[in-house]
Amino acid sequence: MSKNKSECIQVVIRCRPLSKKERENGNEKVVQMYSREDKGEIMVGREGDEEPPKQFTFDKVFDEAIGQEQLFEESSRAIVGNVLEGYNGTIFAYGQTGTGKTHTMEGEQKPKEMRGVMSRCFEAVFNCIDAHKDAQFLVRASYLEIYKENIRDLLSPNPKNKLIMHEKPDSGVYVKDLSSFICKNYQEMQAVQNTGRKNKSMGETKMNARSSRSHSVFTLTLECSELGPDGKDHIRVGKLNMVDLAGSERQSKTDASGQRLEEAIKINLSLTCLCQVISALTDTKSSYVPYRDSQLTRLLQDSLGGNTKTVMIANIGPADYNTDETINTLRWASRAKNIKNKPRINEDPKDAMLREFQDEIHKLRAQLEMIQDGKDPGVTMAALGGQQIVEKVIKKKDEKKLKELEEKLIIEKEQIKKKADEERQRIEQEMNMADDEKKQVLDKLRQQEEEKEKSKTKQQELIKKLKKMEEKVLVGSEVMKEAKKQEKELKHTRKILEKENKRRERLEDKKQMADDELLKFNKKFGNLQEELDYVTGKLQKVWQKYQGVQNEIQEQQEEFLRDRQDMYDTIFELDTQLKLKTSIIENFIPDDEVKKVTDNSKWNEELNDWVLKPPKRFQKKKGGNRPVSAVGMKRPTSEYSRIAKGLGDVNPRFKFENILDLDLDMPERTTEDYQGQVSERVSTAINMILNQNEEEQTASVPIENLINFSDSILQEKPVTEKAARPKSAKRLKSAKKKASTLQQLPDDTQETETKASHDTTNPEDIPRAKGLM
Ligand SMILES: Nc1ncnc2c1ncn2[C@@H]1O[C@H](COP(=O)(O)OP(=O)(O)OP(=O)(O)O)[C@@H](O)[C@H]1O
Repeated sequence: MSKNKSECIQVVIRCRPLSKKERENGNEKVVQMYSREDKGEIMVGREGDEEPPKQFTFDKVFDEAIGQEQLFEESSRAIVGNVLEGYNGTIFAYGQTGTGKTHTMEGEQKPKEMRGVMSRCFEAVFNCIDAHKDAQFLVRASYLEIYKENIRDLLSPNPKNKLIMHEKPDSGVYVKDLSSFICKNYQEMQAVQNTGRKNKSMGETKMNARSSRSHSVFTLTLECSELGPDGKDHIRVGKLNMVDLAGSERQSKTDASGQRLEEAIKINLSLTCLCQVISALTDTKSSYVPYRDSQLTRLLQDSLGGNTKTVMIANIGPADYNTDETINTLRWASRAKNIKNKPRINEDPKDAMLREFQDEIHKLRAQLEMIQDGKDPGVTMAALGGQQIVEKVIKKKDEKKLKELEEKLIIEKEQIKKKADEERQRIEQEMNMADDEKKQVLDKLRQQEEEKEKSKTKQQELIKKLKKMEEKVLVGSEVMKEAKKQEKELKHTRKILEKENKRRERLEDKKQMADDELLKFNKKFGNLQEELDYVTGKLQKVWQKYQGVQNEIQEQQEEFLRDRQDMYDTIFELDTQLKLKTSIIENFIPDDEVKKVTDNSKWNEELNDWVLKPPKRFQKKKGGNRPVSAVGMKRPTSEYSRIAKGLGDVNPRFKFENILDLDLDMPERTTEDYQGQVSERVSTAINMILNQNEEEQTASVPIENLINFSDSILQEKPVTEKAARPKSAKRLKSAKKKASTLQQLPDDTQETETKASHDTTNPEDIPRAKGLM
């Protein structure tokens, strides 16, 4: 296959069974699936309905009967092989909330049959590694989530910290400081996934008791080093992204509020961006793809229209009350089928970690050999030019040899100790030696013994390090290779057999149909009238099809209107929040402070947020003038001590003192007490906010209550504060007066009054409520 041939992303559909709740509610199934030859068809709609059912065709469709294993085999197994070849691969689950995305991607650990795509990919990767005898592998794992447009590291001790996405021209998008763990086997990788899963943002909604509130991405990086036809080692790096997207949800169905609503807004916005990217990629007229509009699309940039082999698993529910959402998911999935990627093998990348590991292992082996030969590894390595000596030593992992070496070292260490003990005993028993001489000889002996032991310990440490590094680099075994080969052949034969059976069944069906048709034909065309009926019937069918298409167009328009309404709701929600914040800023934060913050703020693309420019460093205030000494004095001294000394007082406290005049670094004041009249606008804003709060608890509260409420707040303040702010009583009086005036006005006049005060455009007319709060 050509390396850069473009190919469409593969789209498969999975429909879950009716849930217990749906069955209890009496919901009906509206989804039918048919697998035909190499395609799968889906019909959505009920038989008795006026409108004909909607029909879609995909690469593969799976109904509720499909198990986790078969789904993996038929949708994702192939991509593991591709990743091993050095391609990047992405498997992502997309669909409405509660349709089984997490069930598909993660599943359950027990029983084994319930394991999801992710665990099965891990298993497949390590099995493939086992079957590759002549290659070396390094496997790493990382796990992140995008929660409310913030990237979080699910494997970090602080998973709530925000991470930043960057882009490199050669390797594309990457997340800075994302942790990654080297895994030696399936169990280790599964443990990494379990750790991340515990940190994922989950929550209960009306549609799903354990709903993912974030998009999560598990990345498995597989580096493989193999001897190429040129006789040199080549490294391939494949990355497999396993993505569990958060589900789209309609506010009207989930009844979400507060935190859940905020999450839902962000989820829907990022999924809308995903749909826009799909739209742009499949629209031949579109020249711009809005990847940068959301963190999700930025992260999936390579998987959608990039250099990755991608599988999209679209999850749907079968119940009638979700028909609109099901059709919507199928429409986007159907469009995604036309996205073209150009997968390519990542060969010999500069930043391959496996290369670093191999070099380090070679160096350690060389050092070990040199120590054994009695050479100083540092000197010899440098003299021979490092890498050259590394190339000379055994390249292959040889566990047996290392074990022998370890055992030999233990014995040698014991021998050194034994020999030294014997020698020590001999010297101590020596009669012809003076005590001092004995001591000297014993010290020398101890020194020699320590040096020898040190050298052996160093070798032991080297072996330990070497073993640790070699353990991380994986190599397959011959036995496994054979077993895998046989298993593969068996599977292949089974598949061919199944295909043959299916083909035979299809041929028999076709023959039966042709016979039936012939019979019908002979019957129908008995006379001309029957022929006319036949043609009319055909015409009616065409007419029905035409009407079906018309209905489809109408429904698409309705869907579009619904989506638009949803967007309006979202905009309204955001607008309301913005108005509240603007009102708070306008009424309670001084103009110059707002200006200062505005002037110093700038939009940070990486953080997707506003950040303040770093403040200019305060000019260090110069210290006060250094006090000078009086004429004839060595140092500055106080008047009193001068007189005391003059009178002959020898008290040490009248010695010269170190007097320094240091100004205290007092904080600058940024607030001021409000001196003027309270404006209508301020009192109206207070009343409005208090009114809003009260309205949430009771239907309506008389304005006197609000005034009493504000009275009580003021009375609760400490006396000292009251004394410091004599104007507050006056302000309150004015607010009371305003409120009572408003109360006397009819309802619509009040509204106009409030609006008028809001519409005031002359800033001079709006005294700020500085120091009010
Ligand atoms: N194919 C299936 N067979 C049996 N049960 C399923 C299947 N798919 C989903 N379920 C069940 O449906 C429920 C919702 O599934 P899941 O949490 O995976 O949905 P989701 O699409 O990830 O939802 P969200 O987007 O809210 O995270 C779970 O209880 C799950 O066990």
